[in-house]
Amino acid sequence: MELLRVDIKEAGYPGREKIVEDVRFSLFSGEMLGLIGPNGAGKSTILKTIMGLLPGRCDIEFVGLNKNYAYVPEQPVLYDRLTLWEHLELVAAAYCLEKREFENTAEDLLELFHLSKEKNHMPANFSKGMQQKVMLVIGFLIKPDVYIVDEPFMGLDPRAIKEFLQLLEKERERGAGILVSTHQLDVAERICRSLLLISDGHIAANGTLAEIQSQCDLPCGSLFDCFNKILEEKS
Ligand SMILES: Nc1ncnc2c1ncn2[C@@H]1O[C@H](COP(=O)(O)OP(=O)(O)OP(=O)(O)O)[C@@H](O)[C@H]1O
Repeated sequence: MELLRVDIKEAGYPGREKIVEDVRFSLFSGEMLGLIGPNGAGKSTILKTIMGLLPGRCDIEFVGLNKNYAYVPEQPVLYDRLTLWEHLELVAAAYCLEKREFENTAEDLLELFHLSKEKNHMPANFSKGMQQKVMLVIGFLIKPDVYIVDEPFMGLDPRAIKEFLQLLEKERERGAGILVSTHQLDVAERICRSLLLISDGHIAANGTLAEIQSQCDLPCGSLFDCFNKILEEKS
C-alpha cells in the first residue's frame, strides 16, 4: 500500500531554489527506503521539502486518510526548560495518547534506549547521542504510519544503533513505511530493501541492491563499490 508520494520538480532554500530537481518516488507500507548520497547532495533538503519546511515546486502526498508521520531531523530540536519526561508528556498531549498506554510505552522506550535514569533531567544538557536518542524515543512514541529519519546513526553508540534498528524493523513489520537518510552504507545495504542514490540534487540510481549492482555493472559489488562507481561515472 502506498503511504507517501513524492514529486519534487524543484526545491531549495530562499535565494537558492534549485538544490534538488526532478526527484520522484513513493514509499510503501512495510518498506524501508534508504536515501544515500555524498555530503551536500541534497538528502536533508529532500526530507525538509517533504515535511513542507522549504519552498519549492512539488507535490507531496501522504496517501490515504489520517496518515500520521514522525520526522526526526539531523539536528535534535529540544526545549531548554523541559525535562525528558515533560518532552514526552508534551508529545502525548499533542497526539492525544491514552495516559496509561503512553506511560507504559514511554517507560519501555526509555529503558530500551538506556535513558530511564535521565527521565527527570533536562535534555538540553545531554550529550549529542543522548539528545538524538530522545528524538528517536519521541518518534517511536506516536507509532506513526511513516517515519522520516535524517541521519539517525550519527552520534549513536553501536549498542544504541542495534536497539534502534531492531525497533525500526518491528515498526516496518507492523506496516510502517520508513524513509531513512544515511551515510552508513553497510547498514543501508543490510536493512533497506530499496535505495535512492542522490547526487548533485538528482536521482543517480534507484532500486534494490541487485538492481543498482546491474545498473552499474558490478554484479557482486557492495553498495559502497556501486556508490563510488556511479559517482565516478557522473563526475
Ligand atoms: N540553510 C541552507 N541555506 C542555503 N543552502 C543550504 C542550506 N542548507 C543546505 N544548503 C545547501 O544545500 C545543498 C544540499 O545540502 P543538504 O543538507 O541537503 O545535503 P545532504 O545530502 O543532506 O548532505 P550531508 O550528507 O552532508 O548531510 C548544499 O549545497 C548545501 O550547501
